[in-house]
Amino acid sequence: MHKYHCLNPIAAVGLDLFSDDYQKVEDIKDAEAVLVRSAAMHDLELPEGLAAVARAGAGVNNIPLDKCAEKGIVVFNTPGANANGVKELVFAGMLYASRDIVGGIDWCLANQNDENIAKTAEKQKKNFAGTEISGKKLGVIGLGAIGVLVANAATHMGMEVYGYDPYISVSAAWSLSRSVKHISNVEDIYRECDYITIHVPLLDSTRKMIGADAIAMMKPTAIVLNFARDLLVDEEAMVDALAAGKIKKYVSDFPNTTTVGAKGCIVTPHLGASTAESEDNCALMAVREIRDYLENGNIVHSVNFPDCSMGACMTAGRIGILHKNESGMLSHFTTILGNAGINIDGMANKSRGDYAYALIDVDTNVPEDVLAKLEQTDGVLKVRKVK
Ligand SMILES: NC(=O)c1ccc[n+]([C@@H]2O[C@H](COP(=O)([O-])OP(=O)(O)OC[C@H]3O[C@@H](n4cnc5c(N)ncnc54)[C@H](O)[C@@H]3O)[C@@H](O)[C@H]2O)c1
Ligand SMILES: O=C(O)[C@H](O)COP(=O)(O)O
Repeated sequence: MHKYHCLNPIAAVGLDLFSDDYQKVEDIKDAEAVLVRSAAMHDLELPEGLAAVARAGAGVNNIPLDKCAEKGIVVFNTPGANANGVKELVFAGMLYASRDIVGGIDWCLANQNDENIAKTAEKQKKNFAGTEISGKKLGVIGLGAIGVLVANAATHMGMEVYGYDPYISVSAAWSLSRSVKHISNVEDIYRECDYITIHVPLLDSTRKMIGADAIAMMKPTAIVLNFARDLLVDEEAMVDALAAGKIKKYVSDFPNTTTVGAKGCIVTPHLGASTAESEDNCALMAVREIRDYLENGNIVHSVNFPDCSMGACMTAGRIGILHKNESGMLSHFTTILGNAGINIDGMANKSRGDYAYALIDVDTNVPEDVLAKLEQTDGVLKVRKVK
Protein backbone atom coordinates (compact mmCIF):
# COMPACT_ATOMS: atom_id res chain seq x y z
CA MET A 1 0.00 0.00 0.00
CA HIS A 2 1.39 3.42 -1.00
CA LYS A 3 0.65 6.26 1.40
CA TYR A 4 0.32 9.90 0.38
CA HIS A 5 -0.22 13.13 2.28
CA CYS A 6 -1.65 16.43 1.01
CA LEU A 7 -0.11 19.60 2.43
CA ASN A 8 -2.76 21.67 0.62
CA PRO A 9 -6.20 20.74 -0.68
CA ILE A 10 -5.73 18.98 -4.03
CA ALA A 11 -8.55 18.71 -6.58
CA ALA A 12 -10.59 15.53 -6.15
CA VAL A 13 -10.41 14.66 -9.85
CA GLY A 14 -6.67 14.13 -9.37
CA LEU A 15 -6.85 12.23 -6.10
CA ASP A 16 -9.49 9.97 -7.67
CA LEU A 17 -6.76 8.70 -10.00
CA PHE A 18 -5.10 6.94 -7.07
CA SER A 19 -6.02 3.26 -7.15
CA ASP A 20 -7.03 1.09 -4.19
CA ASP A 21 -3.32 0.53 -3.59
CA TYR A 22 -3.07 4.10 -2.29
CA GLN A 23 -4.09 5.48 1.07
CA LYS A 24 -4.32 9.12 2.12
CA VAL A 25 -2.63 9.69 5.49
CA GLU A 26 -3.13 12.63 7.84
CA ASP A 27 0.44 12.64 9.20
CA ILE A 28 3.27 13.47 6.80
CA LYS A 29 5.52 11.18 8.88
CA ASP A 30 3.76 8.18 7.33
CA ALA A 31 3.87 9.42 3.74
CA GLU A 32 5.77 7.96 0.80
CA ALA A 33 4.49 10.80 -1.39
CA VAL A 34 3.42 14.35 -0.69
CA LEU A 35 1.19 16.59 -2.81
CA VAL A 36 1.56 20.31 -2.26
CA ARG A 37 0.59 23.67 -3.72
CA SER A 38 2.10 26.74 -2.02
CA ALA A 39 2.57 25.37 1.52
CA ALA A 40 6.06 26.24 2.79
CA MET A 41 8.17 23.08 3.09
CA HIS A 42 11.55 24.60 3.90
CA ASP A 43 11.24 24.09 7.66
CA LEU A 44 9.42 20.77 7.51
CA GLU A 45 11.11 17.65 8.78
CA LEU A 46 11.16 15.29 5.81
CA PRO A 47 10.31 11.72 6.83
CA GLU A 48 12.77 8.92 6.02
CA GLY A 49 10.17 7.04 3.98
CA LEU A 50 9.37 10.00 1.73
CA ALA A 51 10.16 9.19 -1.91
CA ALA A 52 8.39 11.92 -3.90
CA VAL A 53 6.91 15.40 -3.64
CA ALA A 54 4.60 16.65 -6.38
CA ARG A 55 3.95 20.37 -6.59
CA ALA A 56 0.51 20.77 -8.16
CA GLY A 57 1.60 23.98 -9.86
CA ALA A 58 4.63 25.64 -11.40
CA GLY A 59 6.68 27.52 -8.78
CA VAL A 60 8.82 25.37 -6.50
CA ASN A 61 10.40 28.09 -4.35
CA ASN A 62 8.38 26.75 -1.39
CA ILE A 63 10.24 23.41 -1.56
CA PRO A 64 13.85 22.74 -0.46
CA LEU A 65 14.97 21.13 -3.72
CA ASP A 66 18.58 20.37 -2.81
CA LYS A 67 17.68 19.10 0.66
CA CYS A 68 15.16 16.77 -0.99
CA ALA A 69 17.73 15.65 -3.57
CA GLU A 70 20.28 14.86 -0.85
CA LYS A 71 17.67 12.66 0.83
CA GLY A 72 16.78 10.96 -2.46
CA ILE A 73 13.37 12.60 -2.63
CA VAL A 74 12.26 13.36 -6.19
CA VAL A 75 10.37 16.64 -6.56
CA PHE A 76 7.97 17.11 -9.48
CA ASN A 77 5.96 20.06 -10.71
CA THR A 78 3.20 20.31 -13.32
CA PRO A 79 4.55 22.48 -16.14
CA GLY A 80 1.93 24.41 -18.06
CA ALA A 81 -1.02 22.92 -16.16
CA ASN A 82 -2.15 26.27 -14.76
CA ALA A 83 -0.72 28.53 -17.48
CA ASN A 84 -4.03 29.47 -19.06
CA GLY A 85 -5.50 30.43 -15.69
CA VAL A 86 -2.60 32.82 -15.11
CA LYS A 87 -2.73 34.19 -18.67
CA GLU A 88 -6.37 35.15 -18.27
CA LEU A 89 -5.69 36.94 -14.98
CA VAL A 90 -2.77 38.83 -16.52
CA PHE A 91 -5.19 40.30 -19.07
CA ALA A 92 -7.61 41.17 -16.30
CA GLY A 93 -4.68 42.92 -14.56
CA MET A 94 -3.78 44.85 -17.71
CA LEU A 95 -7.36 46.01 -18.13
CA TYR A 96 -7.81 46.85 -14.44
CA ALA A 97 -4.71 49.00 -14.57
CA SER A 98 -5.62 50.75 -17.83
CA ARG A 99 -8.75 52.48 -16.53
CA ASP A 100 -9.44 53.00 -12.84
CA ILE A 101 -11.86 50.09 -12.79
CA VAL A 102 -11.24 49.39 -9.09
CA GLY A 103 -11.87 53.06 -8.23
CA GLY A 104 -14.99 53.01 -10.38
CA ILE A 105 -16.41 49.92 -8.67
CA ASP A 106 -15.61 51.42 -5.26
CA TRP A 107 -17.37 54.64 -6.29
CA CYS A 108 -20.51 52.71 -7.31
CA LEU A 109 -20.57 50.85 -4.00
CA ALA A 110 -20.05 54.05 -2.02
CA ASN A 111 -23.00 55.60 -3.87
CA GLN A 112 -25.33 52.62 -3.88
CA ASN A 113 -28.00 54.47 -1.89
CA ASP A 114 -28.03 57.46 -4.24
CA GLU A 115 -31.31 57.33 -6.16
CA ASN A 116 -29.70 59.44 -8.87
CA ILE A 117 -26.63 57.24 -9.18
CA ALA A 118 -27.15 56.72 -12.93
CA LYS A 119 -27.09 60.47 -13.55
CA THR A 120 -24.25 61.17 -11.12
CA ALA A 121 -22.19 58.39 -12.68
CA GLU A 122 -22.28 60.12 -16.04
CA LYS A 123 -20.67 63.17 -14.42
CA GLN A 124 -18.16 61.19 -12.37
CA LYS A 125 -16.98 58.64 -14.94
CA LYS A 126 -14.29 60.92 -16.31
CA ASN A 127 -12.44 60.36 -13.02
CA PHE A 128 -12.04 56.67 -13.83
CA ALA A 129 -11.26 56.94 -17.56
CA GLY A 130 -8.03 55.52 -19.00
CA THR A 131 -6.48 54.02 -22.07
CA GLU A 132 -6.85 50.91 -24.24
CA ILE A 133 -4.34 48.10 -24.56
CA SER A 134 -4.69 47.76 -28.33
CA GLY A 135 -1.80 49.44 -30.11
CA LYS A 136 0.36 49.53 -26.96
CA LYS A 137 3.72 47.84 -26.47
CA LEU A 138 3.83 44.81 -24.15
CA GLY A 139 7.13 43.41 -22.90
CA VAL A 140 7.06 39.79 -21.75
CA ILE A 141 10.00 38.72 -19.59
CA GLY A 142 10.20 34.92 -19.47
CA LEU A 143 8.74 32.96 -22.37
CA GLY A 144 7.81 29.68 -20.74
CA ALA A 145 4.36 28.15 -20.41
CA ILE A 146 2.69 31.36 -19.21
CA GLY A 147 4.82 33.96 -21.01
CA VAL A 148 4.17 32.36 -24.41
CA LEU A 149 0.40 32.27 -23.84
CA VAL A 150 0.38 35.91 -22.71
CA ALA A 151 2.57 37.03 -25.61
CA ASN A 152 0.53 35.19 -28.24
CA ALA A 153 -2.83 36.33 -26.87
CA ALA A 154 -1.59 39.94 -26.70
CA THR A 155 -0.82 39.91 -30.41
CA HIS A 156 -4.50 39.05 -30.98
CA MET A 157 -5.50 41.99 -28.77
CA GLY A 158 -3.69 44.34 -31.14
CA MET A 159 -0.62 44.81 -28.95
CA GLU A 160 2.95 45.12 -30.20
CA VAL A 161 4.70 42.38 -28.24
CA TYR A 162 8.35 42.23 -27.21
CA GLY A 163 9.63 38.94 -25.76
CA TYR A 164 12.76 38.35 -23.68
CA ASP A 165 14.03 34.94 -22.54
CA PRO A 166 17.70 34.02 -23.00
CA TYR A 167 16.95 30.42 -21.93
CA ILE A 168 13.80 29.82 -24.00
CA SER A 169 13.10 26.13 -24.62
CA VAL A 170 12.80 24.78 -28.14
CA SER A 171 9.14 23.88 -27.63
CA ALA A 172 8.32 27.36 -26.29
CA ALA A 173 10.12 28.94 -29.23
CA TRP A 174 8.04 26.79 -31.61
CA SER A 175 4.84 27.89 -29.84
CA LEU A 176 5.61 31.59 -29.90
CA SER A 177 3.80 33.75 -32.45
CA ARG A 178 6.02 35.08 -35.23
CA SER A 179 4.60 38.51 -34.45
CA VAL A 180 6.46 38.60 -31.12
CA LYS A 181 9.67 40.63 -31.42
CA HIS A 182 12.73 38.89 -30.04
CA ILE A 183 14.49 41.13 -27.53
CA SER A 184 18.02 40.24 -26.47
CA ASN A 185 18.56 43.14 -24.07
CA VAL A 186 15.89 43.33 -21.36
CA GLU A 187 16.60 47.06 -20.97
CA ASP A 188 14.86 47.60 -24.32
CA ILE A 189 11.70 46.31 -22.67
CA TYR A 190 12.12 48.57 -19.64
CA ARG A 191 12.66 51.64 -21.84
CA GLU A 192 10.14 51.01 -24.62
CA CYS A 193 7.13 49.19 -23.23
CA ASP A 194 3.81 50.48 -21.96
CA TYR A 195 3.08 47.20 -20.18
CA ILE A 196 5.77 44.93 -18.72
CA THR A 197 4.87 41.46 -17.45
CA ILE A 198 7.28 39.04 -15.77
CA HIS A 199 6.95 35.24 -15.96
CA VAL A 200 10.22 33.78 -14.68
CA PRO A 201 10.79 31.39 -11.75
CA LEU A 202 12.07 32.78 -8.46
CA LEU A 203 15.74 31.73 -8.30
CA ASP A 204 18.81 33.33 -6.75
CA SER A 205 19.57 34.67 -10.25
CA THR A 206 16.13 36.26 -10.72
CA ARG A 207 15.55 37.67 -7.21
CA LYS A 208 14.84 41.43 -7.48
CA MET A 209 15.41 41.16 -11.22
CA ILE A 210 13.24 44.25 -11.68
CA GLY A 211 15.22 46.54 -9.40
CA ALA A 212 15.46 50.30 -8.89
CA ASP A 213 17.68 50.67 -12.00
CA ALA A 214 15.14 48.89 -14.19
CA ILE A 215 12.25 50.90 -12.77
CA ALA A 216 14.16 54.15 -13.38
CA MET A 217 14.34 53.30 -17.10
CA MET A 218 10.55 52.90 -17.45
CA LYS A 219 8.11 55.42 -18.95
CA PRO A 220 5.97 57.43 -16.52
CA THR A 221 2.96 55.70 -18.08
CA ALA A 222 4.40 52.18 -17.62
CA ILE A 223 2.29 49.47 -16.03
CA VAL A 224 4.19 46.54 -14.48
CA LEU A 225 2.46 43.20 -13.94
CA ASN A 226 3.83 40.58 -11.60
CA PHE A 227 1.99 37.28 -11.57
CA ALA A 228 5.21 35.31 -10.96
CA ARG A 229 6.55 36.03 -7.43
CA ASP A 230 6.81 39.23 -5.37
CA LEU A 231 10.53 38.72 -4.63
CA LEU A 232 11.31 39.10 -8.35
CA VAL A 233 10.69 42.83 -7.98
CA ASP A 234 12.29 45.38 -5.66
CA GLU A 235 8.88 46.36 -4.35
CA GLU A 236 10.20 49.11 -2.05
CA ALA A 237 11.68 50.80 -5.13
CA MET A 238 8.44 50.13 -7.02
CA VAL A 239 6.27 51.73 -4.34
CA ASP A 240 8.60 54.75 -4.19
CA ALA A 241 8.46 55.14 -7.98
CA LEU A 242 4.66 54.94 -7.95
CA ALA A 243 4.43 57.52 -5.14
CA ALA A 244 6.71 59.87 -7.10
CA GLY A 245 4.65 59.38 -10.30
CA LYS A 246 7.63 57.84 -12.11
CA ILE A 247 5.53 54.91 -13.33
CA LYS A 248 1.77 54.43 -13.50
CA LYS A 249 0.70 51.12 -11.93
CA TYR A 250 2.00 47.92 -10.38
CA VAL A 251 -0.25 44.88 -10.54
CA SER A 252 0.78 42.01 -8.28
CA ASP A 253 -0.74 38.63 -7.39
CA PHE A 254 1.22 38.48 -4.13
CA PRO A 255 -0.17 40.55 -1.24
CA ASN A 256 2.28 41.87 1.32
CA THR A 257 2.60 44.84 3.64
CA THR A 258 4.70 46.78 1.12
CA THR A 259 2.24 46.79 -1.74
CA VAL A 260 -1.29 46.37 -0.38
CA GLY A 261 -2.83 49.82 -0.07
CA ALA A 262 0.19 51.58 -1.59
CA LYS A 263 -0.52 54.24 -4.22
CA GLY A 264 -0.75 52.77 -7.71
CA CYS A 265 -0.70 49.12 -6.56
CA ILE A 266 -3.43 46.70 -7.54
CA VAL A 267 -3.00 43.48 -5.59
CA THR A 268 -4.88 40.19 -5.86
CA PRO A 269 -4.63 37.31 -3.35
CA HIS A 270 -2.50 34.84 -5.38
CA LEU A 271 -5.39 33.96 -7.67
CA GLY A 272 -3.45 33.09 -10.83
CA ALA A 273 -3.98 29.34 -10.63
CA SER A 274 -7.22 29.45 -8.67
CA THR A 275 -9.60 28.24 -11.35
CA ALA A 276 -11.38 24.91 -11.44
CA GLU A 277 -9.62 24.08 -14.70
CA SER A 278 -6.11 24.86 -13.47
CA GLU A 279 -6.63 23.08 -10.17
CA ASP A 280 -7.92 19.99 -11.97
CA ASN A 281 -5.10 20.02 -14.55
CA CYS A 282 -2.43 20.38 -11.86
CA ALA A 283 -3.91 17.66 -9.65
CA LEU A 284 -4.23 15.22 -12.56
CA MET A 285 -0.66 15.78 -13.69
CA ALA A 286 0.76 15.62 -10.16
CA VAL A 287 -0.97 12.33 -9.33
CA ARG A 288 0.09 10.77 -12.65
CA GLU A 289 3.70 11.77 -11.97
CA ILE A 290 3.64 10.25 -8.49
CA ARG A 291 2.04 7.03 -9.69
CA ASP A 292 4.50 6.66 -12.56
CA TYR A 293 7.40 7.13 -10.15
CA LEU A 294 6.16 4.90 -7.34
CA GLU A 295 4.87 2.13 -9.60
CA ASN A 296 7.35 2.21 -12.51
CA GLY A 297 10.31 4.20 -11.18
CA ASN A 298 9.91 6.66 -14.07
CA ILE A 299 10.77 10.31 -13.48
CA VAL A 300 8.84 12.80 -15.62
CA HIS A 301 8.76 16.55 -14.91
CA SER A 302 11.15 16.51 -11.98
CA VAL A 303 12.76 19.75 -10.86
CA ASN A 304 15.62 18.24 -8.85
CA PHE A 305 16.45 15.00 -10.67
CA PRO A 306 16.74 14.25 -14.39
CA ASP A 307 13.76 12.94 -16.28
CA CYS A 308 14.30 9.23 -16.95
CA SER A 309 11.70 6.82 -18.19
CA MET A 310 11.65 3.16 -19.29
CA GLY A 311 7.89 2.61 -19.48
CA ALA A 312 6.38 -0.27 -17.52
CA CYS A 313 8.71 -2.98 -16.26
CA MET A 314 8.43 -6.17 -18.34
CA THR A 315 11.21 -8.08 -16.58
CA ALA A 316 11.40 -9.83 -13.20
CA GLY A 317 12.75 -6.85 -11.33
CA ARG A 318 13.46 -3.14 -11.53
CA ILE A 319 15.46 -0.89 -9.24
CA GLY A 320 15.88 2.88 -9.23
CA ILE A 321 19.08 4.38 -7.83
CA LEU A 322 19.20 8.08 -7.02
CA HIS A 323 22.83 9.09 -6.85
CA LYS A 324 25.36 11.87 -7.06
CA ASN A 325 26.51 12.72 -10.57
CA GLU A 326 30.06 11.42 -10.03
CA SER A 327 32.36 9.29 -12.13
CA GLY A 328 32.42 5.53 -11.63
CA MET A 329 28.92 5.20 -10.14
CA LEU A 330 27.56 2.96 -12.89
CA SER A 331 30.49 0.58 -12.73
CA HIS A 332 29.87 0.17 -8.97
CA PHE A 333 26.24 -0.71 -9.64
CA THR A 334 26.98 -3.17 -12.45
CA THR A 335 29.75 -4.80 -10.41
CA ILE A 336 27.52 -5.28 -7.36
CA LEU A 337 24.73 -6.75 -9.50
CA GLY A 338 27.17 -8.87 -11.55
CA ASN A 339 28.83 -10.28 -8.41
CA ALA A 340 25.39 -11.29 -7.18
CA GLY A 341 24.77 -13.11 -10.45
CA ILE A 342 22.03 -10.69 -11.48
CA ASN A 343 21.78 -10.03 -15.20
CA ILE A 344 20.87 -6.53 -16.36
CA ASP A 345 18.16 -6.59 -19.04
CA GLY A 346 17.87 -2.87 -19.60
CA MET A 347 19.21 0.28 -18.12
CA ALA A 348 18.91 4.08 -18.33
CA ASN A 349 21.06 6.58 -16.51
CA LYS A 350 20.46 10.31 -16.69
CA SER A 351 22.05 13.24 -14.91
CA ARG A 352 21.02 16.76 -14.05
CA GLY A 353 23.53 19.05 -12.38
CA ASP A 354 24.89 17.38 -9.25
CA TYR A 355 22.37 14.55 -9.28
CA ALA A 356 21.68 11.48 -11.40
CA TYR A 357 19.31 8.55 -11.64
CA ALA A 358 19.84 4.98 -12.79
CA LEU A 359 16.87 2.81 -13.66
CA ILE A 360 17.83 -0.84 -14.03
CA ASP A 361 15.73 -3.79 -15.23
CA VAL A 362 17.01 -7.18 -14.11
CA ASP A 363 16.09 -10.78 -14.87
CA THR A 364 15.58 -11.85 -11.27
CA ASN A 365 14.41 -10.58 -7.92
CA VAL A 366 17.01 -8.32 -6.27
CA PRO A 367 17.57 -9.60 -2.70
CA GLU A 368 17.76 -7.27 0.31
CA ASP A 369 21.52 -7.77 0.85
CA VAL A 370 22.25 -6.63 -2.73
CA LEU A 371 20.00 -3.59 -2.28
CA ALA A 372 21.88 -2.81 0.94
CA LYS A 373 25.25 -3.00 -0.86
CA LEU A 374 23.99 -0.59 -3.53
CA GLU A 375 22.62 1.74 -0.84
CA GLN A 376 25.96 1.73 1.00
CA THR A 377 27.92 2.78 -2.09
CA ASP A 378 29.48 6.21 -1.72
CA GLY A 379 27.46 8.77 -3.66
CA VAL A 380 24.22 6.79 -3.56
CA LEU A 381 21.33 8.81 -2.11
CA LYS A 382 18.55 6.26 -2.20
CA VAL A 383 17.79 2.86 -3.73
CA ARG A 384 14.20 1.94 -4.55
CA LYS A 385 13.08 -1.56 -5.40
CA VAL A 386 10.34 -0.76 -7.89
CA LYS A 387 9.51 -4.39 -8.70
N1 LIG B 1 0.23 33.72 -9.86
C1 LIG B 1 0.12 32.41 -9.91
O1 LIG B 1 -0.80 31.82 -9.37
C2 LIG B 1 1.15 31.62 -10.67
C3 LIG B 1 0.75 30.44 -11.34
C4 LIG B 1 1.72 29.73 -12.05
C5 LIG B 1 3.03 30.14 -12.06
N2 LIG B 1 3.38 31.26 -11.36
C6 LIG B 1 4.77 31.72 -11.35
O2 LIG B 1 5.14 31.98 -12.70
C7 LIG B 1 6.41 31.42 -12.94
C8 LIG B 1 6.51 31.04 -14.40
O3 LIG B 1 5.60 29.99 -14.66
P1 LIG B 1 5.66 29.16 -16.03
O4 LIG B 1 4.67 28.08 -15.91
O5 LIG B 1 5.62 30.06 -17.19
O6 LIG B 1 7.14 28.56 -15.91
P2 LIG B 1 8.11 28.04 -17.07
O7 LIG B 1 9.17 27.27 -16.39
O8 LIG B 1 7.31 27.38 -18.14
O9 LIG B 1 8.72 29.37 -17.69
C9 LIG B 1 9.68 30.15 -17.06
C10 LIG B 1 10.51 30.80 -18.14
O10 LIG B 1 11.38 31.76 -17.53
C11 LIG B 1 12.57 31.76 -18.27
N3 LIG B 1 13.64 32.42 -17.51
C12 LIG B 1 14.35 31.92 -16.47
N4 LIG B 1 15.24 32.84 -16.05
C13 LIG B 1 15.06 33.93 -16.84
C14 LIG B 1 15.68 35.20 -16.90
N5 LIG B 1 16.65 35.54 -16.05
N6 LIG B 1 15.27 36.08 -17.83
C15 LIG B 1 14.26 35.75 -18.70
N7 LIG B 1 13.65 34.56 -18.70
C16 LIG B 1 14.05 33.66 -17.77
C17 LIG B 1 12.82 30.29 -18.57
O11 LIG B 1 13.71 30.13 -19.65
C18 LIG B 1 11.42 29.81 -18.89
O12 LIG B 1 11.18 29.89 -20.29
C19 LIG B 1 6.49 30.23 -11.98
O13 LIG B 1 7.84 29.91 -11.66
C20 LIG B 1 5.74 30.72 -10.78
O14 LIG B 1 6.61 31.37 -9.89
C21 LIG B 1 2.47 32.00 -10.68
O1 LIG C 1 3.49 28.57 -8.99
C1 LIG C 1 2.29 28.32 -9.13
O2 LIG C 1 1.86 27.32 -9.74
C2 LIG C 1 1.32 29.32 -8.62
O3 LIG C 1 1.90 30.29 -7.85
C3 LIG C 1 0.06 28.75 -8.06
O4 LIG C 1 0.17 28.50 -6.69
P1 LIG C 1 -1.09 27.79 -5.95
O5 LIG C 1 -1.15 26.40 -6.46
O6 LIG C 1 -0.75 27.87 -4.50
O7 LIG C 1 -2.29 28.59 -6.30
